[in-house]
Amino acid sequence: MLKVTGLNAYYDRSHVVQDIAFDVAQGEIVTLMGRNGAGKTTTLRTLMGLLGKRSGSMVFDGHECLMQPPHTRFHMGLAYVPEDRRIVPGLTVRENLELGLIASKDRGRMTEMVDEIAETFPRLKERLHQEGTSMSGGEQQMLAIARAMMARPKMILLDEPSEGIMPILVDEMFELFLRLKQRGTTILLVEQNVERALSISDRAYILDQGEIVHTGTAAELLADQEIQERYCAV
Ligand SMILES: Nc1ncnc2c1ncn2[C@@H]1O[C@H](COP(=O)(O)OP(=O)(O)OP(=O)(O)O)[C@@H](O)[C@H]1O
Repeated sequence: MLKVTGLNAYYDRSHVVQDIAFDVAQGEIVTLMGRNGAGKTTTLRTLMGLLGKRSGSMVFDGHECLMQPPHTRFHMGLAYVPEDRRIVPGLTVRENLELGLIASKDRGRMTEMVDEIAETFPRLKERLHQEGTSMSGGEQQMLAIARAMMARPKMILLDEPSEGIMPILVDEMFELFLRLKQRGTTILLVEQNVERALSISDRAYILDQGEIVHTGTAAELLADQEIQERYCAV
């Protein structure tokens, strides 16, 4: 589904992502781990086309797209949920959801998709007419994920979805990721909550100072306390 090779990304002269390679197969959940500042967010932003200075190769669903703009990647089936959620103030949950489909060729199916998403996210179904930003942080995170799912992406990039969220909602969220996987959605997950992330992942990569320093199956990495302590904020 996604094959990245020789990927570099820069902020001005700062070389933040350094020649990394990784892949994610269709239907997998893969976690990108690493300490604060390791380059995880920068990698996700580069994959979505949000960083100007980049080089290397990124083949998504059979097409090279590293130099394509973000909207082309969106139409190819790639979605991104940034850490800061970006729920639009003044709009209801339903209206925020609709934004997820407005730029899509499928926007004629708006009502159908809102209904489908509401079934998948029962917590939002009860709150469709409430203002999005009036919900709790965890509920807003759910809304951000739901909005990204409106266009039925093939692959979703999730940046720290559990950050600052109460444990009960984190449980719900991780169960949701498994349901999305069962439906065939491919997930690349950045998470500080390493154990939780590995518990639902197939594989993981560890980033350190912009380089991939380790990779393995989720089970291998879960069992490797030394690696977790050395490279991750646990
Ligand atoms: N807009 C920016 N301009 C310049 N440097 C940046 C910018 N954003 C991030 N950086 C730097 O790039 C490096 C990687 O940051 P990045 O946010 O990708 O790390 P991260 O692994 O996602 O960490 P965190 O868990 O703290 O979000 C850091 O040294 C950071 O200071």
